[in-house]
Amino acid sequence: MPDASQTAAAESAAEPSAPPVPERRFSETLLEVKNITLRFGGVKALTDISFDIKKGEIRAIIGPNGAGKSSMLNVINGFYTPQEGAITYKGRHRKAMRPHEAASTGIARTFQNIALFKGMSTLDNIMTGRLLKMKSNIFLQALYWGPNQREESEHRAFCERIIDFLEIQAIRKTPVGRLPYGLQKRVELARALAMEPDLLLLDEPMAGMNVEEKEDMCRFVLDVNDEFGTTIALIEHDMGVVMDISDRVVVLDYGRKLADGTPDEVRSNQAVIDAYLGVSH
Ligand SMILES: Nc1ncnc2c1ncn2[C@@H]1O[C@H](COP(=O)(O)OP(=O)(O)OP(=O)(O)O)[C@@H](O)[C@H]1O
Repeated sequence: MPDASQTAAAESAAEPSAPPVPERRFSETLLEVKNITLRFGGVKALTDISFDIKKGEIRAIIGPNGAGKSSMLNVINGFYTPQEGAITYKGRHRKAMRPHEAASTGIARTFQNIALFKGMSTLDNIMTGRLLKMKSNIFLQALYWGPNQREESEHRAFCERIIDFLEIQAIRKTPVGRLPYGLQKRVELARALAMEPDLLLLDEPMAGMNVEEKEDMCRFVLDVNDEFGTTIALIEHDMGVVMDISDRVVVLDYGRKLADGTPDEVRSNQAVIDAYLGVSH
């Protein structure tokens, strides 16, 4: 008579194996950073970092605390100007981005520590994401008349679509300061989407969330990428999430690039394993 392990082995051999998930392929480069070095006085936050982000992909930036991940996002959206290196975005080569230029050319970002107007409603916070798209100036808008009224209605309708998409209808009038953390993160994502970005930078979108909230956020990130075709670069500490949703992963450690590749390549990279297990350099 076969023992239990033989039975289990026979059963698993008989089970049809799940079809492999086809690897998504991307060819067009949306953004490339080349030899970026960023210093704060004597502290080198980034040293000679190069990588690219392809149009349509979900790209993760990971690394231990202080590795330089947020600094990298800040270089990409122009908050920090690197001392060395260059950025090519949408085929245009530049020494550094400027925040306004980054925003007006389609780069939106969320922050590690939520940066919303806490006293304002969800809808009004999301509307602030439309400001760059508004043609009439803020004084004319105050009149809420004629063309201004029409423009405001169109922007409002766009925001309502995002509210539906992210399933936050029930809190559209709630001041965001009263919302639980997970929902505030979702409102921040909504505001970034209101900018209709081509490149969305997410700084720890799932930090501080419970399992259910994380699952929701993963689903929304994948849906945004899928339905709007938005390219996404995200920093995330939850390795399960990173490996599940990213097409490619770049790993930073002490401001240097340690590895770059598919989740499988990165997962099996010895230098990455050492960095995460704290092997001394
Ligand atoms: N504005 C700043 N002034 C001085 N030093 C800074 C500044 N911003 C970042 N640094 C330093 O640069 C290094 C990289 O920091 P950064 O916040 O980019 O890392 P991180 O990988 O995002 O870390 P964490 O996962 O903890 O958020 C750290 O040594 C940090 O102290």
